[in-house]
Amino acid sequence: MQVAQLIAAYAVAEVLAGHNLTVSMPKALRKVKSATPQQQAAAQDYSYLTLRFYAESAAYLQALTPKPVTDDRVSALLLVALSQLLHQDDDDFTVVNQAVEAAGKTGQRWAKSLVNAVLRNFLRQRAQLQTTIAQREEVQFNYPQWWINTLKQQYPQDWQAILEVGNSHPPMTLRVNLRKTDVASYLKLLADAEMSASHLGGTAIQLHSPVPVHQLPNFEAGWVSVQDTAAQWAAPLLDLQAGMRVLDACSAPGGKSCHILEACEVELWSLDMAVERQRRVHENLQRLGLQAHVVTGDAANTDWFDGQLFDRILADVPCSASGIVRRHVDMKWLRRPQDLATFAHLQQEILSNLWQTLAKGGKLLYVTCSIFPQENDMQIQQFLSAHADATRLPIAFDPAILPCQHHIGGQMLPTAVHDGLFYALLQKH
Ligand SMILES: C[S@@+](CC[C@H](N)C(=O)[O-])C[C@H]1O[C@@H](n2cnc3c(N)ncnc32)[C@H](O)[C@@H]1O
Repeated sequence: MQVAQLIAAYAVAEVLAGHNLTVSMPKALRKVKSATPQQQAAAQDYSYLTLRFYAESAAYLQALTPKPVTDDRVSALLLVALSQLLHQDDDDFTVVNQAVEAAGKTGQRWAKSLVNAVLRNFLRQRAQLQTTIAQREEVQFNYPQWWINTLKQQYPQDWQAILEVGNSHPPMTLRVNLRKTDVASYLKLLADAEMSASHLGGTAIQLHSPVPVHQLPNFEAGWVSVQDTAAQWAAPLLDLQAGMRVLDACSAPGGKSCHILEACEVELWSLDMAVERQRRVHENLQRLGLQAHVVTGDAANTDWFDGQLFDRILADVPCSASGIVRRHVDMKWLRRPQDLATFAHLQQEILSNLWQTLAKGGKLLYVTCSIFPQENDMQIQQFLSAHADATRLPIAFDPAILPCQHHIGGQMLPTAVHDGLFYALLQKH
């Protein structure tokens, strides 16, 4: 699997240089065109593993290399191999030998002997190094210290559980398209295909093991979509009625837009500023047999607005993604504490701008996939203090609709069953 290690090292090096894994992974795969699908899948797994446990392997690497490794890819290859040695059951010497072979392909002549020496030293000194390295909170939890401190302060009871969930593998949850089938029939299809699954409630089915979407029965025919349970709360919380004019601002790739249309006959405007991401909105609408006005525009201004007010607005604003870090393991290393203020500023701009396009009596559902209060409750407080015509309505996560395992007000905390999303419902009067 040295090919997989090499590809993962390319991707991890890019992330550590400040780029998203969603961009870095395809770029790394293009560099090694000969990789088989199995090697590509393993490369993906190794990159996730390395970034999930980055603080720990970086601490070992630092202890084992008194001078920093000068080549970013060789350094990343060492991180990949250390993560495997720390967190996988593969034979230690096989991992080391493969990493040494991979080092030979980095183009650095010195790399093979360095990788060999560092990894063999790790195997010899592991127990001794662990006693000092594992003391550090950053290493123990594998998050930046500022992230740990923020959660400790905000969630004195739950911070450890939140961090641990963020390092676990995310569940794969499906949303059944009730326009095409029903939950019982789809569960039967899954059972016939020998895919073990549980009905969580409402339209949500959780698979016991993730599968590629093309293997899901009738996926192309639009019978199901992949959507976490927490995200499936948006449509029911919007309190939709047939004939309403609804805006989904910040809509790409269209998960919530499609759910809204599956749930109710409304006139939907699906707005996003990212043209590339809007291709996915079109694909999803087409696959599910749904129709919307897909509009390219900035939710922080009204250039795109035709003057007809909306009855409902969903504002699923850009955010730190701190509530879905197990799905985007690179985010915890890419974000900086000061990013929260930048997001908060943009979120407030979007919220205030969209408010002008909401009809009297209409409702706006503010959503983030964050667990940081600066992007959530504090935003809503600030908005309410500046808008006398806004009332905050209580959010009820009714278990008869869908499960919500753990929430504090509108803040769903991440658990084994669902992601961590924030919901606030505002009404205009
Ligand atoms: C959290 S994602 C939306 C996910 C989507 N609602 C779904 O359920 O599939 C946030 C989206 O906001 C878009 N976005 C960011 N800033 C924006 C802005 N100023 N105006 C409109 N869209 C924006 C991004 O392109 C991104 O697609």
